[in-house]
Amino acid sequence: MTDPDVRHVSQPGRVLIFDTTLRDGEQALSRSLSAEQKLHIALALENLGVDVIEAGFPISSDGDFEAVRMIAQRLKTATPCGLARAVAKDIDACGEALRVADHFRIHTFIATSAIHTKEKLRKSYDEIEAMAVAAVKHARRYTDDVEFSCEDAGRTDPDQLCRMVEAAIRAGATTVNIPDTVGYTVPTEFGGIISMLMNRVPNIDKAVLSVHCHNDLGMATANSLTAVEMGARQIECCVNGLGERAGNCSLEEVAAAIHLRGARLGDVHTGIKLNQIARTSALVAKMTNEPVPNHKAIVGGNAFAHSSGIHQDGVLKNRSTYEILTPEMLGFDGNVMHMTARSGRHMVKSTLTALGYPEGSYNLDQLYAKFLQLADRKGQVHDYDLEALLFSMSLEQADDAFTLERFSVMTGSGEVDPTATVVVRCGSRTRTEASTGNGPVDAIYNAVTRLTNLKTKLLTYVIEANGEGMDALGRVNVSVLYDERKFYGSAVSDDVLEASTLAFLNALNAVERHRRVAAAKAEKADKPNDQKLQVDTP
Ligand SMILES: CC(=O)SCCNC(=O)CCNC(=O)[C@H](O)C(C)(C)COP(=O)(O)OP(=O)(O)OC[C@H]1O[C@@H](n2cnc3c(N)ncnc32)[C@H](O)[C@@H]1OP(=O)(O)O
Ligand SMILES: CC(C)C(=O)C(=O)O
Repeated sequence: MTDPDVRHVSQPGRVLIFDTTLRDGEQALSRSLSAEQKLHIALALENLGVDVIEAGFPISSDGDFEAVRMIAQRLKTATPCGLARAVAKDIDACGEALRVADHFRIHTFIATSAIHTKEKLRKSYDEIEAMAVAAVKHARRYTDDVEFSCEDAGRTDPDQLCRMVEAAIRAGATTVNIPDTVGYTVPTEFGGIISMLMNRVPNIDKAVLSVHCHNDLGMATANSLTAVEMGARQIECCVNGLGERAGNCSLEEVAAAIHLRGARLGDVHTGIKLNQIARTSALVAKMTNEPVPNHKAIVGGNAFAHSSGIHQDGVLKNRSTYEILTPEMLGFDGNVMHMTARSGRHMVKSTLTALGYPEGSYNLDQLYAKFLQLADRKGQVHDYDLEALLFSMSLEQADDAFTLERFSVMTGSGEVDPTATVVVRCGSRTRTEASTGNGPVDAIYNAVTRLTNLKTKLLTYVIEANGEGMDALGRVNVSVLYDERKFYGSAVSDDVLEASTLAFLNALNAVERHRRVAAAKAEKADKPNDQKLQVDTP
């Protein structure tokens, strides 16, 4: 094992990433993870380049003990770690679970703030200090890699904090962690605590100084980075910012910030492989059943999306105008451009160029006027909608290709095969089809596919509640693949099966419009003398 003195001194710019998704992140979930799920995530974290993986709290249950043991057994490059109160039996459980690894860390902690010591632990400060020292010494019997945390350090009296940190290091702690447990501090204040410890604790050079910030005031990342500027060399964080209450400092945010602004933060770097961030974030979101908020920095669906005309124009001319990092660097496919009524001519023109319609082959001003009308009506315009406009199509007409008249579904548990009957108006005719499926939605979609005769591949089906309780509306968004292109549909209804049917029909109407455009295109190819594509004048 690397001597902590050497680790601290010989790599002054290296910030260790201590991931606590499986401990602090997991303890905040509404349902805990299985040992297998934890192992899956731990292996992804190791692949991401995390230095220390806090795998769980072994004393808390047999299941968590087993999860920590399994993870300790499988990790090769990352250091496995377990959490323990400053109590011998917790530390013994940690040692027992982790001893299968060649090298492991025991993380023990006790609260040091007045509110926690008096009201929660109900002990004097001297008693707390004695427990901390005993715990660190006990943990050192199992491993020479011991971390000690002063819980609620952010609200701890500075003199007492210095005293505790000095005592823990003297007792053998090789990492001392300063948590802002309730996300109370602001960056200058938290940075001040770190610089005070660096200046006042005489043996501080014998340990790695770590931080663990919560996001109650939305400052976890800012506080952690300020701490690094002041000399902290380990950040504790969680993927997607999971963690108690408003979460912990988010791993992807600090990793990206240090990658981009490491020079500004004191020439620092981490060992995180940035291009693994997208897949790790998606895996954690799936396993924890905690979807990533759309506007979440770095990994949110909108983090690399541009919707307004001025931004889109800038990005089309040079991405760096509005992108400080590229989504590709983080392992995402690329940026996203949403076409809305806030988009401008440059966006419309560029979409058409990508679709194979060179500038000059259509009247941009006329098309743009039509585009705005459509965008005001629909909210979002897709590339296939734009193509339909170009071919002078009336979108109302195209939207009406298939209209739901009614449907019924028979479903149940056990031997019952879900069966749906769907009636759809197609122009002047009404068609009826029945089909079975793996579930009621599958049965409906099979029937709809038969009666529209459009064979698509369902790519995504997302259902969510709009509102609360029994009055909630079901919103369904689907995307389908047809002719190697993606088409989108969405619908809202107080009946989730109706919303599902309408969303699918909405996507199929877009497919049908695309088919008509393709036919118009073919006709156009037969008449090469027509130079410009016509757009209906408004
Ligand atoms: C800031 C953080 O995130 S800390 C980590 C929080 N994570 C968790 O709590 C998840 C795992 N926890 C558990 O499984 C359980 O709470 C256990 C096994 C640790 C303890 O369970 P129980 O013995 O039933 O106690 P319970 O959780 O109700 O109360 C906590 C006890 O630990 C004491 N305690 C809390 N922190 C510490 C500490 N760092 N060192 C020593 N004792 C502590 C409390 O004062 C309380 O003691 P008391 O029973 O004498 O009043
Ligand atoms: C145990 C410590 C590090 C903790 O989770 C906190 O203080 O938030």
